[in-house]
Amino acid sequence: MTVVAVPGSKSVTARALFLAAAADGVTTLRRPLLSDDTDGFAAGLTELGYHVERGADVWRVTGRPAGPAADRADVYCRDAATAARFLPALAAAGTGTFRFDASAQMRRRPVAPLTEALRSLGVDLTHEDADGRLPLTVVADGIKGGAIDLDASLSSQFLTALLLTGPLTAEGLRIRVTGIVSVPYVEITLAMMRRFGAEVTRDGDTFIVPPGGYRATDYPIEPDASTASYFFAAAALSGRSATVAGLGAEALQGDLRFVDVLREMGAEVETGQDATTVTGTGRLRGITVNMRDISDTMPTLAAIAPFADGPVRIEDVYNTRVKECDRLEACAENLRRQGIRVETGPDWIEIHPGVPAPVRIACHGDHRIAMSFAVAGLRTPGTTFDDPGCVKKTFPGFHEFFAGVRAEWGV
Ligand SMILES: O=C(O)C1=C[C@@H](OP(=O)(O)O)[C@@H](O)[C@H](O)C1
Ligand SMILES: C=C(OP(=O)(O)O)C(=O)O
Repeated sequence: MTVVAVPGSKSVTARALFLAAAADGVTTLRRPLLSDDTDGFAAGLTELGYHVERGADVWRVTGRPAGPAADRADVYCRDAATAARFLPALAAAGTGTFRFDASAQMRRRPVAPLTEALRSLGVDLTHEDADGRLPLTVVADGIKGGAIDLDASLSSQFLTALLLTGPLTAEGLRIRVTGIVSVPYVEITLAMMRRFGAEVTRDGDTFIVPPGGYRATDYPIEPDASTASYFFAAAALSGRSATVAGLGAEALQGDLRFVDVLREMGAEVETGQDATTVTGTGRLRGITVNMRDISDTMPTLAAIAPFADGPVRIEDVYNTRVKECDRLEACAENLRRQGIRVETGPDWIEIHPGVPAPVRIACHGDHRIAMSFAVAGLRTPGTTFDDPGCVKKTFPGFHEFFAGVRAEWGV
């Protein structure tokens, strides 16, 4: 049994940084993720005038319930949608002029449902781009609050941004949501808001967020469940065993449900109170699976799918087309170049069994494409990558770390 020390959760770290910045008092974050996304998020807060003290394993954030200390800032959100979507909402609840820009890919990704919701709350927000994307500028003067409608069919992050901001408004928010994707991420948001002293209630499809701000706390960050999927998949693929400590029955992240997919395919899964173990059995069955709730793990499954004994069909993952790249097409393209038969539709992909040929994987700058095909590379020696360094978004050092796990397994 190999215990894999997976780095901290990107989603939990980003939310914890937001909540700590907005809280009254000094928050201690334990074992935050050190990666480009979370570094960018913390740097964005610093740019806005928050005090973020970063040690190796512990970060301390001095909260500012009234909002950013800076009255003017230019924040570069890099490739991180968490920063690009959460930080403008945080800034809007303060006072000042704040501009947000991001990488070329993040500039292409949607933000309009969120920015339209902020505008309907009276926030002065302008896009430099005609299509309602980044860059954007917020001329902030607090948010009174009120009722809004939100289409969250392209990203749950629009809802998370508004939920997190709700307690910072004068009168609170009532958010009526349609078409939501990635629901477990909203559950993470609600659970973490509770830990910082804010209780959201629900009335059908409406989220009711009371005013009243947040309280600082001491917050341990759990390992990243999407990252864990690579080690679980690798164990299933190679007949080895991977235990991820710190991700058990109490875990916040929905992506841990990826182990249910592996179990259905034939792997053995053991979920303890504070750890999860996947053991490969030498068998991988083909399946049809809806991954709407856990779509960051779609590339993990797609990359190992050719090794199943029947077709693997992944459904309801339209929004993977608007991530770090069009993930449905990027997976299909790489699998086809490996000689695998693949079909795609608007929101699905079907992968047939086969023996992938070693090719140079086109990463499209997407960490998940790189890490997923690295896992599949266990069974396809000679696999290389056009941009191995793109893993830095959530796991700098992934390739070396994975090589260490392989060495321990002897595969
Ligand atoms: O809120 C979050 O932390 C995230 C939500 C998900 O995005 P969508 O809601 O856009 O699917 C997920 O893909 C992303 O990696 C992180
Ligand atoms: C989609 C992802 O990130 P982002 O937070 O930029 O949406 C991801 O990490 O797979």
